[in-house]
Amino acid sequence: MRGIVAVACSGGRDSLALLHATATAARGQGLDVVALHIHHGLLPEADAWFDHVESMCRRWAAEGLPVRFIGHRLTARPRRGESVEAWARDARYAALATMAREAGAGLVLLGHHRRDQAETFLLQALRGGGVAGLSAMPSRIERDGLVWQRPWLDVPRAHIEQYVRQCGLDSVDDPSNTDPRFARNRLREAVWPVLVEAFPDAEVALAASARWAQQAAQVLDEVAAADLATCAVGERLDIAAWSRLGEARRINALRAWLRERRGEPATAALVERLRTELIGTGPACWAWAGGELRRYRGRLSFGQAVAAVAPSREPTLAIRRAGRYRLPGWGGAVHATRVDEGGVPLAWLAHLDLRERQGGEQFQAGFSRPARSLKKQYQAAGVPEWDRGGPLLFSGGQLVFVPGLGIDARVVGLPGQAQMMLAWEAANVTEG
Ligand SMILES: Nc1ncnc2c1ncn2[C@@H]1O[C@H](COP(=O)(O)OP(=O)(O)OP(=O)(O)O)[C@@H](O)[C@H]1O
Repeated sequence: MRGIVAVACSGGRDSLALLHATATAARGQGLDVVALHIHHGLLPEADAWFDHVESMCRRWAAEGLPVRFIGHRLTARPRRGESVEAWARDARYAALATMAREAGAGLVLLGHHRRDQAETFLLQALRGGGVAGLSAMPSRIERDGLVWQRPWLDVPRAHIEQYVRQCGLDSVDDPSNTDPRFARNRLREAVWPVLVEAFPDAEVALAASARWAQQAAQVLDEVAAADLATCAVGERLDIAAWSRLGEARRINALRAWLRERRGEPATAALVERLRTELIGTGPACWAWAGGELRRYRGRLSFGQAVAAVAPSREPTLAIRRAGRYRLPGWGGAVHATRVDEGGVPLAWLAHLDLRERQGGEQFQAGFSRPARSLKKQYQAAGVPEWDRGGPLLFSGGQLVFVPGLGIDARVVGLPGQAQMMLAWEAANVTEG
């Protein structure tokens, strides 16, 4: 089977040139090229761009180049208040990934060049970006099971213009590329010409700075990984161990820990708040990313906000066999596992009432121990307020199971009886 390379082609000068150059090089190497084009459905010109890229591919294929067109029209729209640019980028990459996979391509090429890289560096600096932002665009990354490459990231824009002229390529012009509402366009139109006049090597120098930043970012990641190996406990952060790091490493490790929790960077404002507030005693909470960061007993964890639990709570549950019983209304699931002892006899589990804590419930933690109020039991077991979510399981009026505490000793089965161990698992809560 022939290898397949995908080129993401907007129809603009750079990506059309890249598509042509890739198809030309592929001819001699027994490779096939697919041109992936996304119609964002945002501008009236988009129909013409779609047709243009398609007809170029058809023409080149007729001339013997191993290229074929795959187009996709986005039907979704950005939400009210959402940045159109950010929405278009995310939707485009998601669609490109699906199209590449369906076409059997493991490699997707993008048409960014050295000036794009220099601009990105400058824009990041003007936003006060950190080392990760100043790294601008990587020349190669692996994501969604694909390799994304920018083969022209070190190529000067002027070389691409020359290639386009030499090959007589006819590209499309996107009018939004000059819209001054976008920072990149203001930089291109108003700043760049003046900048290169005063600093003719600006493109080379800024792209080189981006490369330095990439190396620095990698070192910071490695240092953070080494530091987290000493102060992360499962999904939690040990605050005492963390506080022993020097200040810069502490902030760097915290950023990396937060990024791991959500897969996206935390804001500078949150990092600054935690820097000053995290070291301390007693429970504390910080709202973040639709959830909560919680300090409890010297550890920091991240989980779903208690108030975010859905309101329609399931009133009953029947457990007849081992498995995971989802209770979305309670924001989690009950796990039932077959055990030989220490579990709840099956007879208790066939008709369970699910109730919220009312106050006054008594729980017995062990055979020879007295039943005590849930509040006292929670305190004794060190279960923080936010881990006390989930339903109390009653059977025939008797408390059977309490999330965070376990099975009430009064219902524990005799060895040999058919019985289940129960556990409560809160949705989206990361626990160590
Ligand atoms: N509509 C699209 N369909 C497919 N790929 C796209 C599309 N828009 C952008 N890309 C890919 O992302 C790269 C960068 O996009 P960007 O918007 O910066 O460039 P452009 O203005 O579309 O023009 P050019 O094709 O000249 O790079 C493009 O080179 C191309 O590889």
